[in-house]
Amino acid sequence: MDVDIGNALASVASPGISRGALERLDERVGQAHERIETGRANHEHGYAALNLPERTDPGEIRRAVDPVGDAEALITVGIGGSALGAATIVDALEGDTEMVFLDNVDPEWVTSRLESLPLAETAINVVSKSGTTAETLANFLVVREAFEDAGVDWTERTIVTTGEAGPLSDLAERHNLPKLRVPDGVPGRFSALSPVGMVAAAIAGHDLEALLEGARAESESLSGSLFECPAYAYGATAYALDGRGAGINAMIPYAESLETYAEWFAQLWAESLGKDDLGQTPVRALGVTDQHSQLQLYRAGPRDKLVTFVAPRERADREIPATEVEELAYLGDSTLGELLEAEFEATEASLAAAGRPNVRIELETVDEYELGGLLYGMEASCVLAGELYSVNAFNQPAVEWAKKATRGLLGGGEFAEADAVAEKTTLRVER
Ligand SMILES: O=P(O)(O)OC[C@H]1O[C@](O)(CO)[C@@H](O)[C@@H]1O
Repeated sequence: MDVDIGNALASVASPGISRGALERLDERVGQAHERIETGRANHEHGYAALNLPERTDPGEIRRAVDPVGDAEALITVGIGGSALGAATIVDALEGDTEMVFLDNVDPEWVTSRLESLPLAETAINVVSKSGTTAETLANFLVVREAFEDAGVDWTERTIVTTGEAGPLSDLAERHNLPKLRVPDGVPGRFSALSPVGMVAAAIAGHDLEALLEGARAESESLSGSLFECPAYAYGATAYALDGRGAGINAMIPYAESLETYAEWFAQLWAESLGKDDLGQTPVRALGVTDQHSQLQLYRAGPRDKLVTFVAPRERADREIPATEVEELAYLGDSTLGELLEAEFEATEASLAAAGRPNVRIELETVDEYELGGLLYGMEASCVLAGELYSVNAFNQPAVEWAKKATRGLLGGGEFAEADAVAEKTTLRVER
């Protein structure tokens, strides 16, 4: 990926960062890079994620999915990083396998998705690093029952991706299911380039080697200076803009195929950096669509946002037919791609003209190689930002309170958190 931070400079935007401040920050980037490289060399928790291009074995993944390689559809049962990486990859790339991601426990939605599938031709990929995530286990039990009710042997169509031990690992052992490991030291939101994110891609027939090659190329660009490393340029700029008031980061890919990527980025950025009252709030958006829903706020609202554009330089295109409508005649001589590109550049310039900071991330196109580089590059950006914030980017302790409360509410044990739910302060306003 290439990064252009010009529109985040103080000469363009407020908040913005001066070239001098960037150069001073670059010293900290160099120190952070050394810490990151040490963590990678020692396969330390979290930093190990940046070694996935070398650790992930595409052959192992293809062997595991071989029994269901002809599936017409795949249900991935997982949540958070155990679903979003895989969803990002398969949504970004053209494939003819119907993909369903059960990453919520909305009963009507789960039922409608299951009823829409030919279960006898459907594979199941149940993914959980811990193996104990309530939503994933609940949905798996529902999916298994649906297969049994349909007379389909779920054990012949299920792949398990989980940590070394736990209920899912036991299930795989008990039923002799293909089992892939969530690599040690890799938090879920950093696991897209591991079996966690690549089983669905394998079943869809995508080029796993190209994904990893693109990630590898990005890893080779990691250096001790933000001026030589696109990933660090992005992570350092986002961090610096947050420190100057841009506490919100709107991620706006100008490609429908990257809409899920923005959702993946939101978890990566929020769950990694949202600690100790710090962190930049990610907003998921989509270009051109959200020019007609959010741009007003980004251009004329509070000066508390960085806008991040992601744009491929090349894309398939389609002519716009000529029209007899005079005021629209100019459209008839162009293509949808030219319209999209013009709108992207116009929106980018519109924000700059209003002094609103924005950064452009460019891909050559949206294919496996470029996608692997984008995923890896944003992970490396996030690791660097975590070093600059001086937070632990690799844990998520704040999510445990609600998990305990939920378990208590469902009779899964005695938890003070569940008691606190009952003590909610209320001021109801009713019709
Ligand atoms: O893969 P697991 O262990 O099911 O966790 C799923 C998701 O839940 C979290 O642990 C947060 O609750 C995320 O960090 C993770 O991606």
